[in-house]
This record gives sequence, C-alpha cells and structure tokens, in this order.
Amino acid sequence: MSLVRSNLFLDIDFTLRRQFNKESFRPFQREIILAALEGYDVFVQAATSFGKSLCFQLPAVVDRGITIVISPLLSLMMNQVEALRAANVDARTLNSNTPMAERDYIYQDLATGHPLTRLLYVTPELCSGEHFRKRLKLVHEQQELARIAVDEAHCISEWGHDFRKDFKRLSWFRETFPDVPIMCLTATANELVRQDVLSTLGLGQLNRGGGGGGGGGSRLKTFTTTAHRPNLHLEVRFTSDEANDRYDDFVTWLQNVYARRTANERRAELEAAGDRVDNVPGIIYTISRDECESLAAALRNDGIGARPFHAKLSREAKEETLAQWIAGNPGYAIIVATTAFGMGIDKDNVRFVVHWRLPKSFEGYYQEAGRAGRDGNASYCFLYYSREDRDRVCNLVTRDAGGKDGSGAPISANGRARLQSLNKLVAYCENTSSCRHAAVCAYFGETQVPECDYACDWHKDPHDLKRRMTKGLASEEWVSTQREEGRYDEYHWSE
Ligand SMILES: Nc1ncnc2c1ncn2[C@@H]1O[C@H](COP(=O)(O)OP(=O)(O)OP(=O)(O)O)[C@@H](O)[C@H]1O
Repeated sequence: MSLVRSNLFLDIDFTLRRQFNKESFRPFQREIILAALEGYDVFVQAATSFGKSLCFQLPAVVDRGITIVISPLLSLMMNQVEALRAANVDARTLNSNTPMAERDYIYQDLATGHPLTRLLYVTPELCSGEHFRKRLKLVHEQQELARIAVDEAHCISEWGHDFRKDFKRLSWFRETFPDVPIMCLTATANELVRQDVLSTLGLGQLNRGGGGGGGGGSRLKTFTTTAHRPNLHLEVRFTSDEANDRYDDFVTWLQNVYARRTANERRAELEAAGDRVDNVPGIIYTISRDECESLAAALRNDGIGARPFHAKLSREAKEETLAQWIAGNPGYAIIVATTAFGMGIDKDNVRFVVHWRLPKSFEGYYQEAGRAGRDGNASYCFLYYSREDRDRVCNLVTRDAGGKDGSGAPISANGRARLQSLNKLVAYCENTSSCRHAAVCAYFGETQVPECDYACDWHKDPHDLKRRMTKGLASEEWVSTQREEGRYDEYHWSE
C-alpha cells in the first residue's frame, strides 16, 4: 500500500509547479490526487480536456514505487511518455513498438524489485502475458507497486462504445494484488458502463483493513464531473446525397472565418502576435481513407493547408504531419482524419472540429469534438448529417454487431450498446427543440441542465434550425425508397 505522508499538501503543490510547470490545480484535481495518495481506489469521469492524466501522473511522481498505466492507444501512450520525459519524469512505455534495448532495460528495472521507472505505460494485451505478470509480482513483493491507472476505462465494459476484450482481463490486478489501489479514468461512460467497470475491476469492495482508504468502509472514491464544454459551439448542418453541398458549405464557412481575421482591428492584433490569417487549426473527421485523401487534396487545390491522416500512412508521414500541425506551420492548418486520429491529441488551440459524416457512436462524436478548444477559448464543432448517411452507418454498425449478415448470430451486448448509442446520436441530430449541450449532458446521465451561452444552433436561432432541417434533409419517403433499392449497402469504413 502506498506511503501516506503528512505533508502531502505541500508536496503536491510543489510538484505541480516544479515538475509539471502548472500554476494551480483545476477544480477537483487536488481532491482526486489526494484520494489517490491516501490509497483509495478512484473512479474519475470528467469532460474531455479536463486534465485527467495529471490525476495519476502527479501521484506517481510524489509517491514511492511504480505506477502502471494501462492505455488503449499507442499514440496516446507515446505522447504522454514524451511529455513526461521532457518534464524530467522517468516514464517509459512497453508495447509492440518498443525497441529491444529499451524493452530489456524495462524488464531488468522491474526485475530489481525496486524499479527506478516512475510511470510505465502498457497495453492491456501486455498485461495478460505471463512474463510481464511475473515481473510485477516481484515488484509487488517489494511493496513497490504503487498504483494501477486504467485510462479510457470505458473500454472495459461491453456496454461501452469501445469495448476491448483485453481490458476485461484487467480484473487480474485486483485478484492478484488486492492491496494495490486502482484508478480508472474516462470521459465517456453512462451509468451502465460505470457499474460494469467498477465490478469488473473489483473496485469499491470493502476495505479489509490496512493502509489508507476508508478504514473498513468503502475504499472507492468516485469523482464525476459534468461532460459540459461551454466553450464549444455545437451545431448540426443538414445535407443530403442530392444536395452534396458539404464542401462548398465548409469552404464558405472557413473563408468567412479568414475574412473576420483580416478585418482591420483583428489583423493588427494578429500581426502584433506574429500570427497568420490562415492559422486556424482544425480537424475534419471523415470515415474512409479515400475520402480523407481526396478531401485534403481538394482543399489544398483551393489554397487551404490541409493534410490527410489515416492508418495506412507510414509512421514517418504521420509523425511529420502531426509535428507540423502542432507547430502551426503554413500548409498544415487542417488535419483531415479518420478516427485513427483522436484520443490523446492534445493541441490546445484547435479552433474547429468538423464531422464530415455521422460518427458511429455518441461517445465517438463527443470524444472527437472534444479535441477542440482545449485552451478554453471559443471553438466550433459541426456535424454534417444526412439521412442517407444515417442509413449507411446503421447498416455498418448492425453488421459489425453480428446482425443482418446472414449468419443469424444474436447481437451481442456490445452490439446492442453500439446500436443504441448510434440511435441516440441520430436523435440528437434530428432534435430541433432543445439545447445541444443539454442533450450531451443528458446522454451521460446528468440531470442538471448546463448553461449554454448561445453556444449551440438551437440557442442561437431555434426557428432557423427547424427551417434548415426541413430544407436540408431528404424526406423519409425518398430515403426509404432508396434503401429498398439497396442504395446504401456499400459504404467503406477504414481507419
Ligand atoms: N492544472 C492544470 N493547469 C493547466 N493545465 C492543465 C492542468 N491540468 C491539465 N492541464 C492541461 O490540460 C490539457 C488536457 O489534459 P489531459 O490530456 O489530461 O486531458 P483529459 O482529461 O485526458 O482529456 P481527454 O479525455 O479529452 O483526452 C493538457 O494540455 C494538460 O497539460
């Protein structure tokens, strides 16, 4: 069990400034960090860009022993490890891309039983391997296993949109090391997912004495904050196959943004700050590699700095694109990406996120839109919605779920959850009678209606929203005729 110190308050403020170069804690971060350091299991659900990573990184630096961080995405791990190393924290990652020499070093470090590594980022797959497990047992025997942190914890639950089988096997940690605290973090869990995560990992079981955490009471502390991101302007733009007007609509919007930046006063401000008119970083999410390439090329052709990003590009090409975009270099203002580009992207000044097509889940939409405005400044998130896309995505998700493919296999719990999530997203898009922010918060089970300062299309102009929907969408009759003719059957999704 981790060491509890009397001067914790001093330690964490000092470490925040010295090691993480941050002035003060954001709301709840201090409480979460203290709960972790006191040895509680901690469940954190907080909005995108809340600053969840700090909640396990800071305790790992202050505490003795090693923290194992389980994360579903290689890119996410690498970004975090890089940032920690730049801050002089001994953080490492063990995954399929780790060079042999580094791998050997890490295993030797663990074999000492007193590792120097503070944070070790691993994949859930690695945690299932005997070799790794043996090393952790050794570390645990020496009382040096400080904490297990499970990032993107919704991946544990079959009810989650991103269920991963190997996440479920993480139950091994509590079974094997009942005294080691576990911290779970997610931005996207509903009540069902939360309960599933807690029970799978064995969180919140009664404390059988010893160490911190409740002294015989519950050893779990749950922190659930609102999903609300008030600085994001949420909007749905309606379209149809026949209108096929996404491109013109988007370019017109972007040119208006540039025009506002060239207005006299604004231009002077930009010049004084050494900024460029077209330096308006954004992300456009598409669903196929082909569309990603062709859209980026079309934008470049029109003089807009856009680059594709998808799984089939070489690692070097992806790294180059990412580095240039993060640096805000000319020609790299917009990333046109598949969902291969998402979680873990932490550029703070992304001014817009556009969903070119309907995403596959509500959570996916929220996560991806959440890449915008991480600096707290106003940012746009709009989603192009058409009923034809709705049917195509529905076909796809149903097929993925095991239905309608001729096999007759029953749809799994996860399949049902995915379909439900998509249906909720469709309802969100077609809703023209309430606030978008309220709908997002309600989706994640919040009962309080968040304040929306004209930051959604409904609050801005409810009549116009209704009008745009009626005018923009194909009628249900037309769509259903097309559906009967099998017009929406081929739709290629590729990451
Ligand atoms: N106390 C703080 N003061 C200033 N910046 C902070 C603080 N805590 C975190 N941040 C910054 O906020 C940004 C978002 O943090 P982080 O990546 O941990 O978000 P997150 O909650 O994991 O979001 P997401 O779920 O969207 O990935 C990072 O750039 C981080 O450095």
